[in-house]
Amino acid sequence: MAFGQDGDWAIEAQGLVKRFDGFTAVDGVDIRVPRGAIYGILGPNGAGKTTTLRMLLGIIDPDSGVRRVLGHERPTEVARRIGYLPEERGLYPAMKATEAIAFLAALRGVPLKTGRRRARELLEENGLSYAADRQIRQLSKGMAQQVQLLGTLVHEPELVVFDEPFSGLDALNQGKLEKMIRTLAARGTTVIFSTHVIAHAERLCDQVAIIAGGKVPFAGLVDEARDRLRPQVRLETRARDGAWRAALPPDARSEGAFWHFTLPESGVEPLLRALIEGEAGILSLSIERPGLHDAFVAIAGEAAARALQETAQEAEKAA
Ligand SMILES: Nc1ncnc2c1ncn2[C@@H]1O[C@H](COP(=O)(O)OP(=O)(O)OP(=O)(O)O)[C@@H](O)[C@H]1O
Repeated sequence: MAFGQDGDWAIEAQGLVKRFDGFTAVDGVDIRVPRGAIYGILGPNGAGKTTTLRMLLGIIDPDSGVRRVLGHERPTEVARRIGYLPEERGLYPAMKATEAIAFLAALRGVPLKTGRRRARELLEENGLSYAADRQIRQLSKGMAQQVQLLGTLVHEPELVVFDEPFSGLDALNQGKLEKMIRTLAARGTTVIFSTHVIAHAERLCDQVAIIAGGKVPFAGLVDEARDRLRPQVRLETRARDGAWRAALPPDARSEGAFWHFTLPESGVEPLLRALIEGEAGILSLSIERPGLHDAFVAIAGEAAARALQETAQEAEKAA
């Protein structure tokens, strides 16, 4: 399909490149985000996530490539229909939470009175009423971040862009945010967020773009990424040896009474038949579909997977 020919994309980007002083931070990124989807940009520190999001929002322009956001080639024209949580958090410390949200609404064209009313509603809906009249400086970091997050939703945007929304939140509030993202998508809002945590992308996203070193080696359905790897079999047998051993593929490795191997292309039924007929004495057998982590390793490589893990460890230490 040619660029810009389908109206059903909230975001379409092709060949985005961004260089800083000769260093290529984003190196030809293609992304298509369907309307109403939850879309994750998954990659380690320095992979190019923030730079990509900033280009999509029109905060910076790409050196080359094109993007179309909510049908517009100049994303700033549709800024009022977009909510954005930047990586750098921050609200005016002296402002009360309600005012801070109403202020963000005003920046998106919502009258202050309406913004204040919506701010109170949002705070109440999210169990934060008690923060309404407190100054931002009186709130914890995590709480202030939640207030800022509500500020990105107050003008009821069609598209929300969250840069690392989970970092800085404790487990409880991460869970609340996951729920909020699902609710937004269920109402038809498109959500795109960056993360270095595979579990968040795996649990939440319909589609992901895997990004490493400024390139996107995979963009598409989470299931499609996982289906790139074959299921793994874990087999426990009573018999130590016998005719059944011929049913195991060459990559099978043993560990005590267990065998681990990749499910052969022919599928599970011929395998089971051969094991039974060959008198393996099956004690247990499980077939596991690879997760997004294994898919990430296969797609982006061991080095990128290690970088992702290091990013997560650094973030944990900083929290
Ligand atoms: N304004 C800038 N000037 C120079 N280099 C930049 C600038 N912005 C980003 N970079 C560099 O581009 C690369 C990609 O950065 P980017 O912030 O997009 O990565 P990221 O995946 O969002 O990671 P992080 O979570 O660390 O921000 C990094 O090497 C970064 O140092």
